[in-house]
Amino acid sequence: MDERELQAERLRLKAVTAVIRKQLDEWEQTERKRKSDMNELAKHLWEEVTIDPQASAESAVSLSQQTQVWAELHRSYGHASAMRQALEAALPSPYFARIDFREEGQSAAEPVYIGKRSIVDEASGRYLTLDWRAPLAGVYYDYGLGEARYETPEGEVRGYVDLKRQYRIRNGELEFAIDTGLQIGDTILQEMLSRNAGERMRSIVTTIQREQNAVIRDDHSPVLIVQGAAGSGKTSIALQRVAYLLYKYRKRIQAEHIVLFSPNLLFADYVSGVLPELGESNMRQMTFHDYAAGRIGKQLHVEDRYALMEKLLAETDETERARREACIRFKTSADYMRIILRYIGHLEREGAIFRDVIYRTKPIVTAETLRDWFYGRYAAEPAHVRLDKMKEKIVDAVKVYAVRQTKRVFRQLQNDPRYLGTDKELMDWAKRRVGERIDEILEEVGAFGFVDIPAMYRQLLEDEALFRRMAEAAGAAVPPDWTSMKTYALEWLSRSTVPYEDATALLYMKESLEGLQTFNPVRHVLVDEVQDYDVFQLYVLRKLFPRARFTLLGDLNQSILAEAGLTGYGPVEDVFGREHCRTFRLTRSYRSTMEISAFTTSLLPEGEPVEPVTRSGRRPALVIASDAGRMTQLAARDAAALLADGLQSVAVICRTQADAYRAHAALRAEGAAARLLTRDDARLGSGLLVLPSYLAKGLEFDAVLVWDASAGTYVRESERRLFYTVCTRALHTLRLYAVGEPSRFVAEADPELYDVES
Ligand SMILES: Nc1ncnc2c1ncn2[C@@H]1O[C@H](COP(=O)(O)OP(=O)(O)OP(=O)(O)O)[C@@H](O)[C@H]1O
Repeated sequence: MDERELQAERLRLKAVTAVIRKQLDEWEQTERKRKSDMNELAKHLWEEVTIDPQASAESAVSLSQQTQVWAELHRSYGHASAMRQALEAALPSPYFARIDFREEGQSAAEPVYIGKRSIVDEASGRYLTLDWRAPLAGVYYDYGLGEARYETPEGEVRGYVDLKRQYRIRNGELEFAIDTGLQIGDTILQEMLSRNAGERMRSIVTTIQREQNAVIRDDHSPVLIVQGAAGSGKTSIALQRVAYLLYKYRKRIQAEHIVLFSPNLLFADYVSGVLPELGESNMRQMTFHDYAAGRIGKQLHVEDRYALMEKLLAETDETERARREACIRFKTSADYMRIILRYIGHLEREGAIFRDVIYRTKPIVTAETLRDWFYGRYAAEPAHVRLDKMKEKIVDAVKVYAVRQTKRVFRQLQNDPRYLGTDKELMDWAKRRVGERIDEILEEVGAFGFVDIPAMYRQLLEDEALFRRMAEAAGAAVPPDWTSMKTYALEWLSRSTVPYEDATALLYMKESLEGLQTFNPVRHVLVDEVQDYDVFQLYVLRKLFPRARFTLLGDLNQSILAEAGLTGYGPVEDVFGREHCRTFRLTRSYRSTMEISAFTTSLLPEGEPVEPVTRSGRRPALVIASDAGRMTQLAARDAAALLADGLQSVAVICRTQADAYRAHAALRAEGAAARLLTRDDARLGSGLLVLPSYLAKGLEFDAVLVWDASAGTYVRESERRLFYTVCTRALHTLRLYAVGEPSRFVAEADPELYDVES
């Protein structure tokens, strides 16, 4: 670009900045004015109310009018404040790109400047910047120079891109501008990628790639499946997609109508900065485990995926592990899901188990009566309707009982010489005493405490003949070691604990018998790390969000617990209906340098394809230490050097949490200021972090130090994907530490792809 052109760009930036400043001033003034009007009016209202508390009808009318004025002022103040904030956010860098789009049939192209939000010059009505989510802005992401088109509500617009330019503007200064052809300029992308990993994820709107844009803007498909390599931007896409949906459907969809299922608290916090950065509110975030555990209830403790991972990784008894893995494989299968669905149907006809509704030791309504109601009086209705009607009847019975019991207690108090008081006092006392317990009972009844779902589940496990009948009716095969599997689950349940693999069955029995607690207002559900969900969990999600569209993002290469996750997307299509699903495959990976990518790709010879962007760094290093003490010293030394070098986050990733505790203690003893992360942590933070492998999923760090990548630690073939996932967390530096021989995963990798230090 020549100097004249550059100068013109600088002048334009100045002009745009001046308009923004002017608008900012005006909105600031409006905001201040509204605020002072509100204060004034509030004072006035207050005086009116306090001076004349017995307000006449007339002054009541005036009061109500003034309240309306106050509400209007408040709304206007909120608007002014939002505008002020948006302009303030735009001021340092109002736009990042420009396209000159010439509509078909027109001779001149119109320059369009694209930014995080639209800013309109009120005097001329022209767009100074156009929101990146606007239809025309999509051209910037989708096309190079030449023919282009985009969709508008009025139809397709065709034309030509005559110019495509990118800018870096910081603090209102144009640092550089470059014209790009086909791809979005590699220079700026490279620069984005070479930055340090933050404590929070950042938006990628300035460099969204064409294949990513297709996912972000697809609003035709009811179910989007995105298979994307590690670092291909799945999480980024999910968040930019939320921002896009909030923009496009702003009249109908607000942030509370969108739910993101994330793997854990740490991840939820990590992604929580992107939408505010884009000027939008955060969507709701949920984890499947929290939802299930909350619904299953406080009486039963539900094992989460992390506890399961820790248990499996730490298990040294191979037979015990194989037994557990077999349980998980079967219980998360489509066969088991079908058996449970059959059983739920069966319970509508026979076998339901109820609990007595008890006042202290006396039953108000017995389980037997409840059974009679369920299969007799209300048998014609679906189960959840029967239970609702039963609930009403129980509440009536409890209330009648409460009145009788209160009288009984009152008489006892009257006859007991230890209690002195008037009849009214004794009656109040009786009411209070009975009332407390009655309230508890009513609360339990309200939450269907009279339906014993765990007992019904246990019954299915205990009664093998019943189980086989259900399996046969469902067309499902019963594994030969079923007896051992059921014994295992029954042992857990007898300790009021639900194994991970049984939780979905229990959850769904509850949802379906008591009536699904559906999230009807939710319009979009995004599931990140979908490879970690099994078919039954996905089925439950579909049922819970009946009016939502789904975006499911995952990576089969990172299926770290293959027994309880997806190994292909067939089951997803089965659950959601193949005709509703559209699959995208993203193979380009943006996170790691080419050297790290080449190494990690070679760890999974049979894996899904990955193609790194061209960004160079040092080759990964395998550091061989003579013993554990030496390994700690080397890791501590390297971590300190990397941090001193300007890297912001250095993660020591261990195989298990137990290893992480030990590594953390050892590193601290070496003088390293390391911070330990566990699954209860809600903030990632920066500096030197120590965490277990499965917790690092979805996150990224400037440098990853793989703790104890030794032959004796990462042994099992089934942990190959886990090892891969750990290594793919690194942006710039990957170092693996082994005591003696390295793990077979490293030993089998191409030795050209890493350096060895000993
Ligand atoms: N178009 C892009 N421009 C700039 N940076 C990008 C782009 N796409 C992805 N990135 C960056 O690449 C990194 C990986 O992105 P992200 O975490 O979204 O990938 P992912 O597919 O969810 O990864 P994984 O499955 O390995 O957890 C992030 O730092 C993200 O900012």
